[in-house]
Amino acid sequence: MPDTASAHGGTSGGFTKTEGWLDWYDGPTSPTFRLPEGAVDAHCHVFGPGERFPYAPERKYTPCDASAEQLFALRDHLGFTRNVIVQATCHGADNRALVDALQRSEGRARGVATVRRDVTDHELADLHAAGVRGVRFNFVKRLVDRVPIDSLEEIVAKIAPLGWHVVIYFEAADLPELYDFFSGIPTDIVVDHMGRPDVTKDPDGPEFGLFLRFMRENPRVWTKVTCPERLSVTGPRALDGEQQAYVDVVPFARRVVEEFPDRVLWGTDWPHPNLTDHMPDDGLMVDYIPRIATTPELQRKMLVDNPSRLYWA
Ligand SMILES: O=C(O)c1cc(C(=O)O)oc(=O)c1
Repeated sequence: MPDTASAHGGTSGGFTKTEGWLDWYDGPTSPTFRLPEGAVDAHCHVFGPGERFPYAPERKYTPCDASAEQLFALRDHLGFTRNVIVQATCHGADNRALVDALQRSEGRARGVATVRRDVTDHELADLHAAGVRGVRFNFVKRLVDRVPIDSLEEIVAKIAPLGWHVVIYFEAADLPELYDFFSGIPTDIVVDHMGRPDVTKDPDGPEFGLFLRFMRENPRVWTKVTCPERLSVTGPRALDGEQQAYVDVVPFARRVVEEFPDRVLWGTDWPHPNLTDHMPDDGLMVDYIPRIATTPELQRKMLVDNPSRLYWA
């Protein structure tokens, strides 16, 4: 177990958690759903610990520490074999915590980094050696200041020769404005959390329809069917043994899994940054999987084959 400075709930290194911060769920249940052999948690993060890996000055929130050891303990408890660790915005473009986690994983984790336009080929080569296979572009206004498109294009030109992909995080309402830029990216693209649909709207309506069209028109676009705990309005929450959690998100995710079975990924989103109303039991999050990927074949593609192709090929 980690030392006390980085134990659950604390923020070490002299940092103070954002007011109202919810810590990740301690002692998750064992999932009822048995993950297939080789399953990948393809969206999760590490935070700090702040005393070793200080949070970035430009961050919009200060989380509780969530170390690599704690992530790997969760991986083993839930029955995953591997992780894809995504650089969280609280670390800005300082990828040291991510790289440290990748190096401790013994080849069982890959990473998605954040880089700036002035990143050098040498730095990119080091990140690649550590296990990074993509960069993340974030368009969610509460998380980052907007980076100009020409900077992002410069970054794409630098990472494309490495065979990396671009992870994009945006809100559904912003897709019309970003559609052409995204469609012009020449690498694979992975969309976080299905482009954050407003799940009070109709999954057959124009807003989600635009996202589905984006995937249909761009065969190199993949998506994570993740974060029902963020998208859900009605719940019920993945707590207290609830096996029917987040019913309002299920039709959206199922739709995507069934139309694009070879381009979907799933992850826990541990340690669930910025949730304000509840913190889910990660064991019950795993029990959500068979409700959106309803056959063993769909489950194997989403959890094993697809992430293996994108991150371990
Ligand atoms: O990098 C992050 O800070 C971050 C935040 C959120 C969110 O607050 O929605 O979600 C993520 O997947 C990652």
